[in-house]
Amino acid sequence: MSITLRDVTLTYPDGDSTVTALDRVSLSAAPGELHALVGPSGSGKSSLLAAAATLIRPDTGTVEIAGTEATDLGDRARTQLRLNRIGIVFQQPNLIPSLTAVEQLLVTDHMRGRPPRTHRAAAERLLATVGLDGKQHRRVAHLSGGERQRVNIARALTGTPRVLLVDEPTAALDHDRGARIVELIADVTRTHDVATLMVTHDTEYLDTADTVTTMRDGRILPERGPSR
Ligand SMILES: Nc1ncnc2c1ncn2[C@@H]1O[C@H](COP(=O)(O)OP(=O)(O)OP(=O)(O)O)[C@@H](O)[C@H]1O
Repeated sequence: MSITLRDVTLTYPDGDSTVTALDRVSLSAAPGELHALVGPSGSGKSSLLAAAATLIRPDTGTVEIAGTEATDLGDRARTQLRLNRIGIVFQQPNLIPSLTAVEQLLVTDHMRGRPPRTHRAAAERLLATVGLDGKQHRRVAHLSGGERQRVNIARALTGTPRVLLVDEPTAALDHDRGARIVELIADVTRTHDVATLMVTHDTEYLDTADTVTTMRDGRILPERGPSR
């Protein structure tokens, strides 16, 4: 497994008391597996993604990323693990409109401490694989919403991660574009052999997922197993 959460419990302070966002949650995803997480608002999906991203340390339980126990690590080592092993597709891509698609990827590389020039060709190839062939040098301001989401996905794949975490990828898209983006996520999951956890409220796209897990009140209700 590339990502495994075991018995993860996470609480937030809530006035004088606490709210339990995750209640002994266990789940995993293998390389090449698209694991979709669904559930009503407030069921804990975002909290689970944040714990999986090692952005929040759970109160109890463990998060293992590509064989490394993240919960044991100090802040610096956890940040390195995140940068080297995890790609995150945020709901709000926060792309820089004046940069071209390829420059967005190079900036990400640069922030990871890699010399950008050596990665230009790789970034161009990566953008081609997410359906942006011929548009690598367009500024983000001139790309459509669906194309921007493709840049967002390509950017998450730049560090050759083992785990891809995707938050509501279809939120700002119409049905057809949303369906194509989910198909793309399924496709890159297989071609890049990453373990993908995808939070979505769009239950109509779930046929593309290998595993679907439903959350309610911070707990996981297994819905159905691998579909292929
Ligand atoms: N920073 C926070 N402080 C206090 N409580 C929080 C915080 N973040 C989330 N919660 C609470 O934790 C629970 C789980 O919230 P979470 O955002 O993880 O659910 P969700 O399924 O992602 O919801 P949504 O689909 O609305 O984003 C909810 O009861 C929520 O109110």
